Amino acid sequence: MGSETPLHLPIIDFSKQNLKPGEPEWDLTKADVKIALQDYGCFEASFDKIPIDLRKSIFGALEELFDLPLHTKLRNVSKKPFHGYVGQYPTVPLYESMGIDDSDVAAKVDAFTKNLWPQGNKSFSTTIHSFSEKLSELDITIRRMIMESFGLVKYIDEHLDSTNYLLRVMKYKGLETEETKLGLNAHTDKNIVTILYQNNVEGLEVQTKDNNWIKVKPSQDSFIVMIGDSLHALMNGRIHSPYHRVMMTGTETRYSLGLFSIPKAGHIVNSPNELVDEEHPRLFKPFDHVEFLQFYYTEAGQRSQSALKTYCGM
Ligand SMILES: O=C(O)CCC(=O)C(=O)O
Ligand SMILES: [Fe+2]
Repeated sequence: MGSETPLHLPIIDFSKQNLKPGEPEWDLTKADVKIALQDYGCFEASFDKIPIDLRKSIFGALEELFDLPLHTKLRNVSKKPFHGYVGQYPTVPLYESMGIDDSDVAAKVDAFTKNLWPQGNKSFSTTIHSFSEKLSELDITIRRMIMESFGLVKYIDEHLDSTNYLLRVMKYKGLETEETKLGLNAHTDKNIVTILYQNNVEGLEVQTKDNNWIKVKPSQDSFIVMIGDSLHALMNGRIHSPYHRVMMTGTETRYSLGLFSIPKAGHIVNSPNELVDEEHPRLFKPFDHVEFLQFYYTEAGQRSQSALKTYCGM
């Protein structure tokens, strides 16, 4: 007791030169992705395709956004639950977040920006859009690798076309005391893949399958890749979608952002027959992601240990 090495997430390098389908580097990385996602549903990705000045300026953009008056931030509304402004919750008083739908599409980011800064804010929208566009390449690479790993090459284009991106930006206020406080409740993500990036303030924790919490310590050039419930269901349970939470300590403000790939409204998430056999019976009924999300935010959805199983488990 007491001498155990601290738990950490697998680290996978996506900065290699020859990371292209068909190259040996691709297959080696793909094998690591599969193991990490089966075991943890999560890994740390080093990815150098986002220039360092953009990685730095993204936090300036977030600070500027959250410094807007509350009545302005409340203009960030969405028909989809949890896609607009979230904050001022008594259970998570440190947490505030906003959502930018289709953040990889310049016109959509411009419209979001204009809603909050009617006079315009070009540097904000350029930063958010460039960051999202570059990070979406990592999302695509990872999803391609997952589909290939499970023999689903013929579905790759259809799968990639079935999602949109949401960029959620988060602020967690620093503390005035020495305690540790909950920043964000433990949850599983409900989407396909989430890629998180944060400033230098740690706090993210990911739960292992044997119920230990890994304190995530990403570096400036690493991103945390996490599987959501919809991909867990699409892959008939072959990859894990982990519980995670944010625990805050210290006085510094934590800024983070997540690029969420999300099934389009009306798209039915349904595991292909290739993933169903005697050893792997079908686990979930086909479902519409937006309807699942609506269920998740009902009382029954919030009460269930796994909203996914309650909603569409076989
Ligand atoms: O702030 C973070 O690092 C995690 C945020 C998160 O889990 C979420 O938005 O779903
Ligand atoms: Fe999450």
